[in-house]
Amino acid sequence: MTLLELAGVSVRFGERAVVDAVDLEVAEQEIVCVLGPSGSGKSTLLRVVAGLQPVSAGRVLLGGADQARVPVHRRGVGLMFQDHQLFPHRDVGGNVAFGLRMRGSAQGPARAAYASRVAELLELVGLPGAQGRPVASLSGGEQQRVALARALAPSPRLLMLDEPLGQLDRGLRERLVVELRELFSRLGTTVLAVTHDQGEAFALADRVVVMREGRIAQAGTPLEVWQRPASEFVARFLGFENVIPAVVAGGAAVTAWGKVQVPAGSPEGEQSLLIRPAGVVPSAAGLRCEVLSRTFRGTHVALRLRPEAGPELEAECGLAGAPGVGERVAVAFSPAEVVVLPAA
Ligand SMILES: Nc1ncnc2c1ncn2[C@@H]1O[C@H](COP(=O)(O)OP(=O)(O)OP(=O)(O)O)[C@@H](O)[C@H]1O
Repeated sequence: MTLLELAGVSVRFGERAVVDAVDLEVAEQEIVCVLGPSGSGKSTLLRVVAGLQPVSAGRVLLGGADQARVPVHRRGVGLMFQDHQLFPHRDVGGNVAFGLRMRGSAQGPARAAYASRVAELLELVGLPGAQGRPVASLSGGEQQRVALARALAPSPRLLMLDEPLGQLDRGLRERLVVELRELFSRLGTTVLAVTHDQGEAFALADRVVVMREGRIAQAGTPLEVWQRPASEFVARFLGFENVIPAVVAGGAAVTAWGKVQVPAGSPEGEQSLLIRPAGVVPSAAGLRCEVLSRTFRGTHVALRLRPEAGPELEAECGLAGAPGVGERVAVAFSPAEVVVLPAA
């Protein structure tokens, strides 16, 4: 069942369309992460769904109902922003209870019911018993958890996160992302999140949406987008650098790096070619290169190569036996790691 539908949504500031005719559906209990460079319109899209930003064109539907005349507090969406905006003068419990009161019902549950719900929410986000702690005494990760508890408090039908882990250090982010995913799937929460961090998006999402200049450049499961970027833009955004113009015919591409086998069924003619670093493999009879740099990456060694022809190449190899800077190697390309992209 579709929970959220954006149909032809545009937002213009003056002449400029910051969100440009976006169509997007989010199913019940789905986690969708919107990714894209700074200024691509991600936050604006979120603000549109929340009702904080009027649209210039198009419609926003929640549970099938047009939201045009529905104010922010009646949309039933929860919001958690980058700078988690906790109230510094309230304790943890007070911050979470604020989320409950935001539900907007004056005859809401009695204080006792609030207290037990606050306790339950803090338990849920891994801060049991923290009600009385001053906000100022919390670490960044703990503050993030309180902000999450506050956003979850009114049981929103859609939870929206804007750079939810933006300010935390990497180790903590990686841990929290796993916890969040687990929590959302346990609660059955539908999530629309925005991040510029692809690692975070890929770890959290059922589906990622890559934006470019207000439009959707690609939408798909993390695996689909990773394996088959739809364009050079998406490939480069994901951090792939081995992209080169190519002419494809009869199962092979002619490039400045030489002839490269492409996967069966690839489109022919003038295209761009992506070769993932894992597909650049040693081969005595291959393209001769000089090793320009060698970077230890934990699970592998990343190499930067200067080939005898064509632009520099990124390669990956195992920790043992990685060539050193200045050494000469010869490489070939494995077709499984080659993707034919539309010409730039
Ligand atoms: N109220 C506004 N008036 C004019 N321009 C705006 C307004 N709000 C946003 N913009 C512009 O719209 C563009 C998209 O902004 P948005 O915040 O949606 O991008 P983003 O993808 O979330 O970027 P970031 O990752 O940096 O947060 C930016 O160029 C921004 O300057």
